[in-house]
Parts: sequence; structure tokens; C-alpha cells
Amino acid sequence: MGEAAAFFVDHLENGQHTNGFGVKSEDRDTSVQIGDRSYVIGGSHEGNPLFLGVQIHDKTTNKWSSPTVLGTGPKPCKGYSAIVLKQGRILVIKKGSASDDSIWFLEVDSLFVREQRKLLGKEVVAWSKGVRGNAEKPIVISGPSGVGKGTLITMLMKEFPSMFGFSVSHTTRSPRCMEKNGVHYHFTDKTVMEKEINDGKFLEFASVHGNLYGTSIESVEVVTDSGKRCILDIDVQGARSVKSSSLDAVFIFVCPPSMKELEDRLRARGTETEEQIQKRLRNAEAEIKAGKSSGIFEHILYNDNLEECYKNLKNLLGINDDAPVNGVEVEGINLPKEHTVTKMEDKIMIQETGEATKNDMIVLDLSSINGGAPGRTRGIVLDTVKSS
Ligand SMILES: Nc1ncnc2c1ncn2[C@@H]1O[C@H](COP(=O)(O)OP(=O)(O)OP(=O)(O)O)[C@@H](O)[C@H]1O
Ligand SMILES: Nc1nc2c(ncn2[C@@H]2O[C@H](COP(=O)(O)O)[C@@H](O)[C@H]2O)c(=O)[nH]1
Repeated sequence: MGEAAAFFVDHLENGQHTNGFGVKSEDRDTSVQIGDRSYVIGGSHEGNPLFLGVQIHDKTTNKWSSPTVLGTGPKPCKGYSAIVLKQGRILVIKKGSASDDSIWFLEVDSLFVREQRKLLGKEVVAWSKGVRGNAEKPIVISGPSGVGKGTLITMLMKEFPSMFGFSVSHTTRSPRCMEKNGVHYHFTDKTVMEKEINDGKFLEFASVHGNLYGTSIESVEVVTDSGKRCILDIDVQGARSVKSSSLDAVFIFVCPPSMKELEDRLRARGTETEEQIQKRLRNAEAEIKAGKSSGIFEHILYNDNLEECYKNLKNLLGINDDAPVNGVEVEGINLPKEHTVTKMEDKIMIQETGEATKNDMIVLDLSSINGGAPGRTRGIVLDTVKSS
């Protein structure tokens, strides 16, 4: 192990600090300096008591700003420790919280944040929660309407309910008779969805067969938080957007055996009018061409015989009949209320302070973390080192 790196945790002086918004920072706020900027983490976001606030002070202009905060962040608590990591990220540890809610990353200059800053034309930061274990990469499944994506995903989720979770998309199309709001889709209004897109709430969105569809960042986070591997059923345009985003995913395209069979399946499903079926079939040709040639998809599956296609899907996801499919349960470790944090290469040492301290140290190993905003930061390893 190398030499101890600089100790970055920097609490503001006991409530003496007033920022440009006339809000007095409390001593539970934490400030982290990166270059000419201080990121102040604390209080609440835009008066919402459920959402931790972030403010930026620029030394060169002596100005305060409130960035647009993407992702679902931590709820405010009694105090935080913060430490600067590589790649434009700040590790934020909530004091005295259960380990499944204590480790957060505030991305201030990651690839995702830079992309979103450019896209939205404003200052952006993004939260990503640290989750233990190694839930694998999200899966993007695309293919023309009626090819059987939904059928394959349903089979996978039914056979492995604790392993896979579905990212529930938003759509402006009307619900079909068996579809439930919040389960199959979040059915929404065009103006509401457009506003949320402009607010940076969506990982991707596209106009598909005349309606707006999109994956919210929150939909992906909800699945990852439950420790499951997230499946996105989205069209080729959406897959292209996800491919160029920083969400590291596996991309699968499902092809029909023929256009005739695709048409038969769409008709047999009986959920679309004749006009809609014709529109979906016209779009299918371009989608299949793009699916096969765009370089987006690492895997192409042919859904002729359903059972065979399902078997091929499981194979490419590394699920074979004798491999265990559920992750190992990891024991929870609660982080002490009062602690100091030091950084040594990829290891963060959390040492309890105060009178009742047992001198045990908690080590947070960041060497195998992956993912990040949008979504969660996976692969967190926490261990207790007992004092001798
Ligand atoms: N291999 C198959 N052979 C025959 N029928 C199939 C096969 N796979 C799926 N189907 C049927 O085809 C119809 C369309 O399937 P599904 O709804 O899963 O398509 P989809 O790709 O999810 O469509 P959309 O993109 O419109 O949501 C369903 O009625 C389903 O039962
Ligand atoms: N780009 C996105 N495409 C999506 C999303 N959710 C679904 N879809 C695709 O839309 C079509 C039609 O779906 P349907 O339910 O109306 O039959 C299909 O190809 C889906 O894959 C999304 O969030 N983003």
C-alpha cells in the first residue's frame, strides 16, 4: 500500500459561512475544494427537505451557484464526510447511516456530467449511490415491434425474479387494456414528459411510431438499488443514445425470422389498429437494417422458435443451467456517527472517533467500483478491520 494521500475532508467553520443565496451554512455542511471551486454539500435542495442540497462557490468570480442536480440523491442527515476522488467525483459518506444508504458519489466532472452540461447548457452535477456487490451491467434489448422482446423479458424475469428488474419507461401512448401504470409503463402527458426531458430527468428518449417514449434516470436507479440487473426494452434510437452515454450496458438486438412472421405476430397480438400495424411494419424494415449494421449491438438473436431464442438469450447473459444465479448476501456494516476519513490509493479508511470508540476501522475498497451516474456505482466493498 502506498503513502497516505492528502486528507480532503473540510467542514465549514461553525455556521459562520454565508453563501450568495443568503442561506447560512450549518456546521453539518461539508465543503470540498476542486481547483477554483468549492462544492458545498448540505442543507436541502430548493427547499425540499427530502433532497440534500449542493452549491458551488467559484473563487475566481466569488460567485455562488446552484447546479441542476441529476439523479436521486441522499436524503439530508446529521453530517457528511467528503473526499475528492479521481475522474471528477466526490465520495460522500453519510454519518451514522446504515451501509446500504451511507455511500454516495457526487459526480461534478464525470463523462456523464460533461455530456449533460453540454446537452442542457447549464451547470450540472449528478448523484450516484454506492451499492455493494457486483450487480452486472444493464441489458438493452431492442428489435422491431412484435418480434417478442417483451415475451423474452417476461420469461427471464419470471424464471429469475431476484436477478433481473425491468426499467419502466415513460410513454405518451395510451395504455392497452391489460397494461398497468407504473408496471408496464409510466403513462404520461406529452407536455409533462417534455418538461422532464428538459430538466435532465431522462437517460434517453425518442419518438417511436408517433409517440414519445423514454427511460428516466430514476427508473434505472430503482432497479439497481434493489440489487438487480436492469433490463431496458427500448427502440434502436434509444439504444443509440444509451450507447453514446456513459451507461455501460450489454446491447442485444432481436430479429424476426421474416417480415411475414412479424406481421402475423403483430396481428395475432391484437393490440394495434390496422393503421398502427402498418406504421410499425414500415418502421420495422429500417430498424432491422440499423440493428444489424449500426455497430450498436454486440449480440443479434433470431426469435424464430421462442424456447430456442430464450435459451440463446440466457447463454449470452452467462446463465447456464448449473451456474448459481443469485449473488451472495453481504452482511451490512453501519458506519459510525462520528468518524474521520482518510484515503490511501483506492482504499478509504473510516475511523470512529469519540469516547465510546472501539478503535475498529472500516475500510471501503473502491478498487472494483464500476457504473456511476446515470444509475448507481456498483462493486462497493466494505470491511471491518478489528483493532488488536
Ligand atoms: N417465437 C415466437 N413465435 C411465435 N409467437 C411469438 C414468438 N415470440 C413472441 N411471440 C408472440 O408475438 C407477439 C408479440 O410479442 P411481444 O409483445 O413480446 O413483442 P415486442 O417485441 O415486445 O413488441 P413491442 O415492441 O410492440 O412491445 C406476442 O403475441 C407474443 O406472444
Ligand atoms: N427509445 C425508447 N423506446 C422505447 C421505450 N420503451 C419502449 N420503447 C420501444 O417502443 C416500441 C413500442 O413499444 P410498445 O409498448 O408501444 O409496443 C418498442 O420498440 C419498444 O422497445 C423507451 O423508454 N425508450
